[in-house]
Parts: sequence; C-alpha cells; structure tokens
Amino acid sequence: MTDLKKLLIVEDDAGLQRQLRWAYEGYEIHTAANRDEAVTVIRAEEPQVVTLDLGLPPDPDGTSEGFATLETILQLRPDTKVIVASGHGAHESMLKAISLGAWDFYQKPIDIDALGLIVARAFHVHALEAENRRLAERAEAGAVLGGMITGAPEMLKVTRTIERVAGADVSVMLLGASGTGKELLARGVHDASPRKKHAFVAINCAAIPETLLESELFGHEKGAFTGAVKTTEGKIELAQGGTLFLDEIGDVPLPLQVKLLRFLQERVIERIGSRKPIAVDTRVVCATHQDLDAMVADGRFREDLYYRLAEIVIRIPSLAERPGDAGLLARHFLTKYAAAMQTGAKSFAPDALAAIDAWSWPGNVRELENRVKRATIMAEGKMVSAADLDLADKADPIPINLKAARELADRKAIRHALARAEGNISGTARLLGISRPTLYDLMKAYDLQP
Ligand SMILES: Nc1ncnc2c1ncn2[C@@H]1O[C@H](COP(=O)(O)OP(=O)(O)OP(=O)(O)O)[C@@H](O)[C@H]1O
Repeated sequence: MTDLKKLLIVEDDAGLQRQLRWAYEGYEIHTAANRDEAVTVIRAEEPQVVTLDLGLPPDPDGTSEGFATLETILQLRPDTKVIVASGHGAHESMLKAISLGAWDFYQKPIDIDALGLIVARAFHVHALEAENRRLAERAEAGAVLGGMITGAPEMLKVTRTIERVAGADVSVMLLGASGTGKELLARGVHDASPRKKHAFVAINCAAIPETLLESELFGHEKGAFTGAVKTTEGKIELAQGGTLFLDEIGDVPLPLQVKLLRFLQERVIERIGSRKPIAVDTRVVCATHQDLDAMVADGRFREDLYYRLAEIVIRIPSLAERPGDAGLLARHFLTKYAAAMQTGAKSFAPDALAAIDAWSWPGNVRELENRVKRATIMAEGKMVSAADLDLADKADPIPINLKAARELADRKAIRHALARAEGNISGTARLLGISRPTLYDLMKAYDLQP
C-alpha cells in the first residue's frame, strides 16, 4: 500500500459531497453516492479512511443501506477507519455502527472543522496500526532464537517449543533431514537456557571414525593407547556446565551406546585408560536424520538410550515444508555474502525468485546457502539469475494461481467432511461451517457427489 492518504466520502447528497470534497487538504479524495460505487473505490483505491452517510439510497431516510455498506467495507478491508454520519438524535444508530466496527461517528449537520479533526486522527491511527503490523511481521519473519531466519508458522512453532523447553533441564532430540538447521536449533536451546554462560560443545558422530569416537567423547589418559601422547579431555567433559550436542546420534556404534547410556544414567565418565570417575553436569541435545524408531525396532539402536535422549522430541520441517522460507533465506544469504565478498549482487531476478520458490531443496538450508553463495560470486550485474543459482529450467512451469489453489483446498475439505458425515449433506455443511445451499452450490461447481 502507498503512503498516499486516501479518503472516501460516501454521501448521496451531491451538494454535500461537493462541499466535503473541497473541505480537506492533503488527501486524495474519492466520492461515492451508493454502496456499489463505494465498493468499487474500496477495491480499486483501498482508502485508509471513509466517511459514510448512513442514509443511502434505496433507503435514504433510514439506515439499513448505510449499515450494509459499512459491513461490506469492513469485510473487504477490515483495517479501514470508517466514520459514520447520521441525523440529529440518532444515538442508537451510532452505537450500532460502532458495534459493527465503525471507528467513530459524527452528527449532521456537518461541522467541517470538527469532522476534519476526526478524519485526521483516523489517518494517524491507521498509520500507527499499519506500522505496528509491519513491525510485528518483520519480527515474526526475521531472526528468531538468535540467528534462525524464518517466517513459516511450521518453523516458528518449532522455535517456540524450543524456547519453552530450553529452561527445563531435559534432554532434547531434534529429528530432521540434513541441512534443516538442527545444529542452529541445538545452539538455540543452549542460548535460551540457564547454561548459556558455559560451553556449547558439538560433535558430529558420523564424521569421526568409530575407533576415534570413544576417545573424542570420553577423552583419554596419556599412554592409554598408541599415539596418546598427552592426557586429553573428551567433548563430554569440555561441555561441563553447558550443553553437549551429539549430531547424527544414529551413527554411534552399539558398544559406545552402552557407554553413553551409563554416562546419562550416572552422570560420571571415565577417560580411556583411567578408572577415576569424573562427574560431569551437562545437558544433552542430540539430532539425527535417521529413523531411530526403525533402528530401535531392528536392534541397531538401544531402546533405553533412546528414552534417555528423547525426553523431548522435536521434528524439524524440511525447507520444502515451509512455504516462503526459501525466498526469505535466499535474500538473507545474498545480503550476507554480497557484503562479505564485496560483490555487486543486490537482488534476485524474477526467474531466480520463481526457481527458488519452485525447487524442492533436497539439501535444505545448507544447499540454499551454498547455491546463493556461489551465485553471489557468479552474478555479472546487480541481479542474480536462475542460471547463477544453477537452477535454470528447474522452475515449476505451473504459475501460482490463487483461484486454483483455493479450489483445490475447497475440494479437499468438502471431500473430508463428506466422508466424516457419511455423505449426509446437513452434517457436512455443519462440519464445514457453511449453509446447505452454499454446500450444494460448491458441490455443483466442483462436480462432487455426496
Ligand atoms: N533458519 C535458518 N536461518 C539461517 N541460517 C540457517 C537456518 N537453518 C539453517 N541455517 C544455516 O544452514 C546451514 C546448515 O544448518 P545446520 O548445520 O544447523 O543443519 P543441520 O540440520 O544440523 O545439518 P546436518 O544434519 O547436515 O548436520 C548452517 O550454515 C546454518 O547456519
């Protein structure tokens, strides 16, 4: 929406309409003499403020058409500030108008100066509300949980869950595909917890050879094995007081699972080559992209360890399951890498945006970050193209069409409701929250059978 202040005057008296039109300065004025004209202006111009005469044709001496117009305006643009005018002594009509959502009222005959003040205040409040909404949207769609960029409700739900569980000293298991941000979220758990002043220690159990993993985790004494030239603390010990993040927990071999379980039960470790127990107070967060339930079922992962690690289980949606996030993250990474590498790339060309939206992102955020980083270097001008992202020809040829999307959603909901109501039309309409005639119309339009 533009910042231009647009005022719609709905008034059927041509003389009064003219008088009002010239009474204001600094606004773009539109006029309407009846409901239809008002609706046309609301749709086309989206005025922030409307003055509405309740006595409109075909009921110029009553209020019915005025109220109907008020309701239509608020249905179309609920944020519009509607100031209602009515004849002297029409106290009840005013109260009704306010209860229907009008912002303010004034009584005829019109006092131009007083009305001018009400209109100016309405614009002011509208601007404040719009700014508030913008700020709230930015906060929602921006960085959450220190550094997580998301605007997707699916992911915001995850971050809120994490914020809630961070304070309780429970173990957290993050399940999600590679590159979905599990490590970032594990860090989020740590940063939002009372342990944040202590260390966050991460170890990727899949990246370390089996033979070294035990020593990495538990540490070793000097001379414990060939090559152990000095005593070394393990990652568990290093996370004393803080948080230990065990990435790819599904890759821990069974013998080491036993040792991990013992640590989680007794909260003590022994370095390799030592019998001295060392008490360690650390919170464990783990993650995996594997199906741990299946691994437990066929004996590849210990069930008792699973329950120790999974006091809270959080599933991280893939990037494809978070509509809109790919574009948001792409812009974030473009800004970041263009600044870091001092390139001229500033924005995405339309074909790049379409490709980003349509691509399925099998490698999730990591893939997106890599593609944008590469594209920032490859782009020749200010615009990053789909080819720079190596996504040319990969955009979905189906254009986004809201009508088609709505029809699909309608069909799905009606089919579900019909199934639940066992084909009963009244029951189906009730479940859907619509009237029977509306349901009949929709079923006819979509050619659906009960
Ligand atoms: N929502 C996000 N906002 C900003 N950066 C993100 C987001 N999600 C992931 N990243 C970045 O994407 C990269 C991959 O994320 P991360 O390492 O947390 O994923 P992962 O799920 O732990 O991956 P893997 O399972 O492969 O270890 C990192 O550079 C991370 O900073």
